[in-house]
Amino acid sequence: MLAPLKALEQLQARLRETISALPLDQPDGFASLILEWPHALNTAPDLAGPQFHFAHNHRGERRAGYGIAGEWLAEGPERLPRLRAAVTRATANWQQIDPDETGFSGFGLLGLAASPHPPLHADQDDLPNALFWLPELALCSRSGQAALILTTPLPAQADALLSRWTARLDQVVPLLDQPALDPLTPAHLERGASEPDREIWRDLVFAALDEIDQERLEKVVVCRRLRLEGHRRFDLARLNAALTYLFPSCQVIQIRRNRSSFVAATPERLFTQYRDRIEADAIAGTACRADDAERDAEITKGLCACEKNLREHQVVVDAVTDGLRQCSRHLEPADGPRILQLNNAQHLWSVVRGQLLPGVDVFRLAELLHPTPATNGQPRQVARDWLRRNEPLERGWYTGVAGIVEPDLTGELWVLLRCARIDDRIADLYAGAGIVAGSDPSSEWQETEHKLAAMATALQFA
Ligand SMILES: C=C(O[C@@H]1C=C(C(=O)O)C=C[C@H]1O)C(=O)O
Repeated sequence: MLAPLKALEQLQARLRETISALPLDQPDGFASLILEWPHALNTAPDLAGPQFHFAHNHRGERRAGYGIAGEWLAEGPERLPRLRAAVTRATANWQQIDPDETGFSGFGLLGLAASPHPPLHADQDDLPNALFWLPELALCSRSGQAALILTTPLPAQADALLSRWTARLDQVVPLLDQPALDPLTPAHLERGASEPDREIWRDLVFAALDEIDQERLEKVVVCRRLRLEGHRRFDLARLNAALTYLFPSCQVIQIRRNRSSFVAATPERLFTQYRDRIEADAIAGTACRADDAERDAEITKGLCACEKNLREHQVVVDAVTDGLRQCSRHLEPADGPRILQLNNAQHLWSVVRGQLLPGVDVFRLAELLHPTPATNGQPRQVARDWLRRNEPLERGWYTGVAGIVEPDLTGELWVLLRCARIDDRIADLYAGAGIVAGSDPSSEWQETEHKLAAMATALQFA
């Protein structure tokens, strides 16, 4: 392993050698310079300013982005087509220069709040409603290989760019080979208010059941927010490390534009698109875990045989299949349900796979699939309208989606669950539960407690 100083000198020398290969005088578009990093990255530093991290322990994948080379925002019901038009135009000329032949390329982040409608009381610090973000410096690590990727809008002036990027490398490289952080001794967190409280939750579930009884809705997902307060400022690098350790099969996500950070450890992909192959998750139907293996196996068996949970699950499988049918030339029958076991909960899980029609990109897929009835309801628009009128909180990015987009605008999006918005010592955690005929308010409340436990446990170590 190279000592950090040597690595920094080598990278800066490589930058000076290769920057002239960038087509800096082109009148528009972007150029990315990809520099090899000699081994896998086991952390992504927490730097001041806008940044995002994605880490998936089981896959051995990590991506991070710092600073802004380009960004596009949208809101309202047309947010996805608008964003697609702007991003397609702006990235039509996106040159990737990979002198070390790493095979990596520059990437962007696409993220969406749950609802296309901006909140009535928008907070300065909130993430925008819909965002496509090209970072100035990106880190990418996969299958034991890694790269640093520098991106600039075109045209650019070579000398100014060289000094800017040299300073960027100065800032990040010395932090890259830090050993993985040990978690802190678990701290006690103060439990604040839940919104809605238990009584209003009960009324909300009964109101949803009434709609279901009247056959206006088949399913609707209601949610709550719980505030936790720490005695020290939450350390985001430690939180990421704790989440990656506790939830190795989940995608750990952190996104910060302003002061507060949005953090999630989500088990659920909206989809993975690779060339013309598509895979989407349907995850719905939840039970708790037990320490005792025999008891745990009984709970699993109960979940697999529970008529209410299977129905709740099938609504999601059907909606995902219908969404994909509109953009696929071939779909396989849903594979599942099987059981997805996490530390704090287990779920019914099916995967829908297919082959896409030509020209389908992440924007189109997000439009067709989001929100699935796993987080919203069925029928989609009726559930959305009902939640808008009845849910007593703003979801923000909870139950939105976020993921990594490649230069050809294919990629992977994750549903933003098991998440919190964190500012200093305050963390607002979110969780919801699917209501179908036969749901019971207190078991659904209990289900949200299990879901909240994912982030609450990790926060104790941060
Ligand atoms: C809504 C959430 O989770 C979703 C709802 C589930 C359910 O109702 O069984 C299960 C997994 C997720 O699709 C959440 O975690 O907040």
